[in-house]
Amino acid sequence: MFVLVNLKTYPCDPLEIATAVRDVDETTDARLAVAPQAIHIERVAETGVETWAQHVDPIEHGSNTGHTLAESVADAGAVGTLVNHSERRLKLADIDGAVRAAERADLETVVCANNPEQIGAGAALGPDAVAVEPPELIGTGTPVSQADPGVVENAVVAAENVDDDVSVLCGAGISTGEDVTAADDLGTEGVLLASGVAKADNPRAALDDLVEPL
Ligand SMILES: O=C(CO)COP(=O)(O)O
Repeated sequence: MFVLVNLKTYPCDPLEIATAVRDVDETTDARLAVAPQAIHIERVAETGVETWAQHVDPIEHGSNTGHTLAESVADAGAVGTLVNHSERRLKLADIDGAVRAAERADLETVVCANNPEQIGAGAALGPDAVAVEPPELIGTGTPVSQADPGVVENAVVAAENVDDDVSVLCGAGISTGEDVTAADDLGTEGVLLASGVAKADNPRAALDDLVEPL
């Protein structure tokens, strides 16, 4: 299972969490990675943890102001990027452009979507993975795998129907090893989570718990 920890703009210490993710990764067969804010990517990547961006823009080098360029994110040490997170939504053409920009920079891609219908559309753009995250469950601590298992199962089917090379992750409310196991049982290849680690009093203990059954 892939466990991707999105730090959003939570007031956490990105280096403390990066170090914990790196250390826990060494204790498990699961693959762990962290997605800090763009400004923290370089320092986080220097810890040796697998580092992702939270977003890249559908642009190239040139006359763009205030954008995040895929090549710069890769130069800073990221190996992948989220695209179209529910808190950073893009138009369809821009999701396509961001996936193409990430490919150009050799970044792995996870296209996020709210529901199975959008998962099918996201998978059609040829990312490495898609992630289904019902927005109403994000940050609630109620795991999507428990509150709405059907949405996860339908997302797996929707992606398979379009392109079975595209992996499916799920997210929203995931915070325990039990939630990760439930996501695995529903046919996903990983989880995308944030508050369960970024807001934890002890992020290392939260990460240990997440991978404990894997
Ligand atoms: O948006 C998410 C991960 O990208 C999910 O957030 P929570 O894990 O805080 O529900």
